Amino acid sequence: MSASEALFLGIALAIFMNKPGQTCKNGGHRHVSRGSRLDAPPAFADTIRSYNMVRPMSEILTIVPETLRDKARAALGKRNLILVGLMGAGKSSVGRIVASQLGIPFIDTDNEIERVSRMTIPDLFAAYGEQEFRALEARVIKRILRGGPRVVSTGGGAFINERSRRFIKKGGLSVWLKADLDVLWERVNKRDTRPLLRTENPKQTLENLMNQRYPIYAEADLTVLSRDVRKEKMANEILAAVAGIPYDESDDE
Ligand SMILES: Nc1ncnc2c1ncn2[C@@H]1O[C@H](COP(=O)(O)OP(=O)(O)O)[C@@H](O)[C@H]1O
Ligand SMILES: O=C(O)C1=C[C@@H](OP(=O)(O)O)[C@@H](O)[C@H](O)C1
Ligand SMILES: [Mg+2]
Repeated sequence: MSASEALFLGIALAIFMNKPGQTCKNGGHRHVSRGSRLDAPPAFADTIRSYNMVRPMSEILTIVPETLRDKARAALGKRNLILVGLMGAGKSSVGRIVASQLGIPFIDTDNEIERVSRMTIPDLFAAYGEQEFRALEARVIKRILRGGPRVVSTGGGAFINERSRRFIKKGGLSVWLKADLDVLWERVNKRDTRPLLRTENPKQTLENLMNQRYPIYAEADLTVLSRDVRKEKMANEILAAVAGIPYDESDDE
């Protein structure tokens, strides 16, 4: 446990347990009394005491959060965090990690579309075509974004659709996971689950989609470069972007 986490835990214990002899109310301020019997080394208890004695509650709360995830969580508030970007950018896999870091639910819109339609994405495209898929996608996105906070990973075309884009812009903080063609291609060419890439020259198709879509993805609130680094590292980069702080590699440990 880091010193800051220990401090937060100590403050939380002192405030919420409110055991006799540990904390008492004082004109809206809480402080640890002289006779404190906190089960902690003296230096640690003293630290808590000095924070609580002189600072009002509002200031105590600004000491926390300290960690990257806490800062990102605080910056996000009740908003949803919505990942957008081209196929293979890592929206689904990294989004799941980001949600678990933040301790909030994760939803992938493609999974949700498959769940409600009881069809796979390729089957939906084959049976109804892209236009119908986009209409269903927009409805699902609208519904998902009503609640929050959640991490929502969208399918690559969602932010390109005007209606879905409107819902996303209104429904939370959008992050574009931006990657170059070779990174995307390496990731998507192994699987045949993306109907839009079932063409004669799928790499060229992907490049065409990049050219069409990148100016629109650029409308997202934040941009994070998706590279071939561990997914946990990508997740931390997203958290740092949300928190509005420079990415610090030591957070990956
Ligand atoms: N940072 C990464 N490093 C290596 N592989 C990755 C990374 N991010 C995603 N992948 C892999 O790339 C593929 C596509 O990722 P996925 O999360 O499905 O992207 P998207 O939802 O944006 O299409 C998956 O096989 C995934 O495991
Ligand atoms: O780019 C697109 O239009 C699509 C991307 C896919 O999602 P991923 O971006 O998660 O692969 C999926 O929604 C569908 O195949 C269409
Ligand atoms: Mg996906």
